[in-house]
Amino acid sequence: MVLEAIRYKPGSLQILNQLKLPHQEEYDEIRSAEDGWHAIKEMRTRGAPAIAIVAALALAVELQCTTLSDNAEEVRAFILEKLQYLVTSRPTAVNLADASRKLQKVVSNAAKQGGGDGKAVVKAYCDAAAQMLIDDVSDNRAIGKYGAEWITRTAAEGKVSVLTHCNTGSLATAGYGTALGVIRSLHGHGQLKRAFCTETRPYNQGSRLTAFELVHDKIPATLITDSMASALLKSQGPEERIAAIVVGADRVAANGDTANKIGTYQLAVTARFHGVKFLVAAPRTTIDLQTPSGVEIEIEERAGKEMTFVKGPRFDGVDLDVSRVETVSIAATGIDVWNPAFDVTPAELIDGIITEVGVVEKEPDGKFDLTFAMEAHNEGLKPVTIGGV
Ligand SMILES: CSC[C@H]1O[C@H](OP(=O)(O)O)[C@H](O)[C@@H]1O
Repeated sequence: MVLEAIRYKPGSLQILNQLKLPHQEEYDEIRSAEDGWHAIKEMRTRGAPAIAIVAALALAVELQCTTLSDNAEEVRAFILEKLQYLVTSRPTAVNLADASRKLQKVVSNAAKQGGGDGKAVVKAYCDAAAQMLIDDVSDNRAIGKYGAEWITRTAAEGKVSVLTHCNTGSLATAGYGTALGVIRSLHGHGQLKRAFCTETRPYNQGSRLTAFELVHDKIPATLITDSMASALLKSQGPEERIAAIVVGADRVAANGDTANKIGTYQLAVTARFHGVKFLVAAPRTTIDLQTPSGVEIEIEERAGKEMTFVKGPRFDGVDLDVSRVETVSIAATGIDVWNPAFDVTPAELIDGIITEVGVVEKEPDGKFDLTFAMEAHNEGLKPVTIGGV
């Protein structure tokens, strides 16, 4: 059974409530942009591509289930207002803002060309939002292909082991995943020895979500705490060396600096120290040429209680009782907390950016040039291969 974070059909949107995973698989109904905003804010749904898709589809189901004006301009204004509201749910991942910009263009064109018919504007919006589900999965499969080819070509011969951080799989996208898509591709081609995933405190996307996906897909995998990563790289003998650390992204700035889940930066530092390749896997909807560098990326800070409390089913020493979910404190009451959801890895520590058109490597001047990849995407040119393969 394929893991589905998002279930959509015209008039109906359901999201897998990721706060209940891995022990309870419950879907929440999303009936409006407001429902979508809260689901994203509360991280019942998360992952840079997934939050863009859920936001777009939340508005689609609202439009499909609401009696709207027949006037195209009034419908366009309504959609624009809702998109601007949805973008406020989480600031760091650019995918949401990117989707909003693209959907606004679709709606404006439909309003101009649709002869003033409001229904034509709604149809154009909903068709474009639904297309995001399809495009994301095909992008992820291409990312998986290019990433796996790059790693096996640059690693020593034989099967490779890979370390990943946070969750970038089917639970963070429309399916297959980005960095986890690279792991799926390696595994599917018999090229993966073992996947290592970090716990990814404090939300535990690794222990709760990535481990869930790896077990579900029967991929050989080992969970480590975030603090074990350097010791793991140091402990690896040549025969079981980790060939690469592959992570996702929430925003790749024009110079290649990358915002991703907190803990990514220190993985890049230890990878460089231990001579392990460090790769970012992201669709081009995550690349933001309007943000010059990582300095300009807004980093979301989340509530301290998300670090000082943990939630889970009661364990009696033998079985889990998933009907009795408890929240327990794991920190001294009164302690101050710093809880940034992301950090920024400088481009100099990144060996390649895996996109759906190929792996972007650094130019001879040691810098990334992401414009070519984006131009291919924006001009609808035949997918090109950059660097890498
Ligand atoms: C393909 S998911 C990309 C990215 O999004 C995640 O953030 P969050 O779980 O807070 O939504 C994480 O940083 C992933 O690497």
